[in-house]
Amino acid sequence: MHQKEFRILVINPGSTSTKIGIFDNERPVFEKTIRHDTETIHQFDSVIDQYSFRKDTILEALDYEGINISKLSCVVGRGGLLRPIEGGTYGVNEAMLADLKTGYAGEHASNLGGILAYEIAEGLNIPSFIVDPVVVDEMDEIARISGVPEMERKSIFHALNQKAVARRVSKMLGKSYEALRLIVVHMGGGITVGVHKGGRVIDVNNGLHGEGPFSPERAGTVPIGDLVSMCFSGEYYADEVMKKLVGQGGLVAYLGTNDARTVEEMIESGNEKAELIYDAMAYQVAKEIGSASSVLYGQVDAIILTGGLAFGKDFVKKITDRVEWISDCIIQPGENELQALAEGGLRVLRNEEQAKEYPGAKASKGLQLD
Ligand SMILES: Nc1ncnc2c1ncn2[C@@H]1O[C@H](COP(=O)(O)OP(=O)(O)O)[C@@H](O)[C@H]1O
Ligand SMILES: CCCC(=O)OP(=O)(O)O
Repeated sequence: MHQKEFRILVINPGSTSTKIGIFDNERPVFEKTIRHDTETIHQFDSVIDQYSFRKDTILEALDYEGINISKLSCVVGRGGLLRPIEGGTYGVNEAMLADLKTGYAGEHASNLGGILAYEIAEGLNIPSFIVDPVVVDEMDEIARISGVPEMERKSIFHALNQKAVARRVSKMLGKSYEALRLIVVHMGGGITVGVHKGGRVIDVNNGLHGEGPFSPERAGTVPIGDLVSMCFSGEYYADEVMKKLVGQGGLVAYLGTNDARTVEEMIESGNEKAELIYDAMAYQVAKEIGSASSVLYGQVDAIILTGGLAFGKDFVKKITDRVEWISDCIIQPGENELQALAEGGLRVLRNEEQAKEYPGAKASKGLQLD
């Protein structure tokens, strides 16, 4: 029997880019990555302030391609900093919109994914969904202990791509995802190193709020005593310190750019500081992988490097030279997020799966965004 054709718009707002795609069932018919440089992002005080800019960017890109959005079956966005939930496809509801808008667990570009999906879909009277948001939480109890009872370690990471790439590599290796012990390293605007065992991500650095390697725009783990002193120095407001950690940390702080290709050009032209900082980022990624390998008692089937930075051959080599004694390194540059979002929406449209309901507190109707 001929399968019904669904047309899906997928929206993936990242910290350094907005990625969009149109899929006819599983088949991509249009994909575009719109990069946002440091100056563009920094003109906005908060992520939610970027809403109109990102929406216009998306609609202009679709218009330019001559894509008529009135033919869409649903819109799927990358999910943001919600309450901790299990993986899957969720319908965007009022409670979710309220948590995304206020940034229930903090600020990240992916908060805009569900909001943009909802706003575009609502005008067309079609459903909107998010899939595997950054708060997917499968961590072991032992991994939640931080050392300060009032502070629990949290699972905030590139869940969508880590899971999708782990499944793809498992297939390549001829094994089920559940049977493998993998370390998946997503290197984008943020960097997260996930320990995958038995089909669950049992430990991962909180890629947003000061854990793990520094990244193109984040500080990662910093000397904690110095951070406390900075907070109480009287020189900074809380939001200024937070920006030093997220948005204006890492490569942005040291070299003034979130673009690794610009850093590579700086190194080419003999900039020694750029070389040291780029080396240090690779060094910190390798250290985090070493730490993750101890969670698996050293029994690691593969280390997978993915995300935009995995396109950088020299950067990847700096990491693999330090970690290939642990296990084979498999390089999967870029991400599979658009495809994973489309497939998540499709499973619901085809009634293969029921959309899960987001459990947050109910909010009042009507979000004023435009
Ligand atoms: N070909 C490439 N070589 C080196 N770095 C790259 C390449 N393509 C993208 N990057 C870098 O990857 C990072 C962005 O990764 P990406 O996964 O797209 O992030 P996000 O989704 O967080 O916006 C940027 O620092 C970008 O410069
Ligand atoms: C919040 C974790 C996910 C993340 O860092 O995404 P980007 O790299 O797209 O900013």
